[in-house]
Amino acid sequence: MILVTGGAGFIGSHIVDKLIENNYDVIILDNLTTGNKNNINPKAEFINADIRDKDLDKKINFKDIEVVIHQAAQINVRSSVENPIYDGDINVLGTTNILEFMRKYDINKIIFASSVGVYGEPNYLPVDENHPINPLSPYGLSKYVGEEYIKLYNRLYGIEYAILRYSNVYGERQDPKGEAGVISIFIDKMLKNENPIIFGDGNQTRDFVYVGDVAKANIMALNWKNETVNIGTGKETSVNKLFNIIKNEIGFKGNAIYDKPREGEVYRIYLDIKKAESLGWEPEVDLKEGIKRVVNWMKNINR
Ligand SMILES: O=c1ccn([C@@H]2O[C@H](COP(=O)(O)OP(=O)(O)O[C@H]3O[C@H](CO)[C@H](O)[C@H](O)[C@H]3O)[C@@H](O)[C@H]2O)c(=O)[nH]1
Repeated sequence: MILVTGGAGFIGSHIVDKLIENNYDVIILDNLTTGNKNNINPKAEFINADIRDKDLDKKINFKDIEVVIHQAAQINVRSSVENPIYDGDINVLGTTNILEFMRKYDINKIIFASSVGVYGEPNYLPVDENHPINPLSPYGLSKYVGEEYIKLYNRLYGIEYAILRYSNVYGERQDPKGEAGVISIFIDKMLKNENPIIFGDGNQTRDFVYVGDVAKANIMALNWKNETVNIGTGKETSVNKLFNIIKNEIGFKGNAIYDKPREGEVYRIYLDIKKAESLGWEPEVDLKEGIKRVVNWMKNINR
């Protein structure tokens, strides 16, 4: 039995679907603050509770669980700056709470959703796993502290881990309002025939990885032992280029509106994914194909 925290969320729900496809038994733990009931795979058991809940073992039968895939988190970078205590409460103490139940009930493996946000402004590109850790937000720091708690529990209690540092994940079910993913925001705007806003000159770059590929990495990580691994594409895409790809896919006739650059964000970043490749994982869905899928999905849900 696998416990997926955040299994009703954007990334977590795709992981649950893939686990079920591969015949695993799944329990979802989600408090539906940002997760969505509609994302819940009906073949999974669903527990509506918070990862900070000290009585979780009254709600979940931890004795049945072999692996925890920990995706539940406060995921908004900008709100972590506004409210670092809330961010730390969920991302640090929530993670520690889950680890405590793992210790208590002898659960031997955790797969953890970490983030490109731990690195901060790159010293070199592409960023590999040995790059210095210099987060620029409480979110980046809380993800890193989560990683370190997991490594501590490995040293103290032998709990095995796979830490996956995701780059910018996009795909179906990413909420254009809630989760601040530029791809879903641009698609949503263009489908409404509104002009997307580009912050700064649009030459800033990111590494956009498709959610299905991220889900696949989590399934493969069931066999990775004590590894910290970048999950991205190793490709750098500017916001301007992204705008044009989406514009062509939708046939949008308007232009972008250029606004002030967003403060406190990195300019260029993309990940070195050699380590993931050496472990047998590689991204399969390229940006154009992934965008096509999100456009189709958004056309069907909203309008
Ligand atoms: O309307 C928008 C939204 C974003 N951007 C730009 O697009 C780039 C990407 O922005 P996102 O908000 O999509 O993502 P971030 O790079 O800020 O990344 C953060 O948000 C991501 C959400 O997909 C992940 O959580 C990731 O871990 C976290 O660092 C940035 O340069 C941003 O300025 C725009 O130009 N216009």
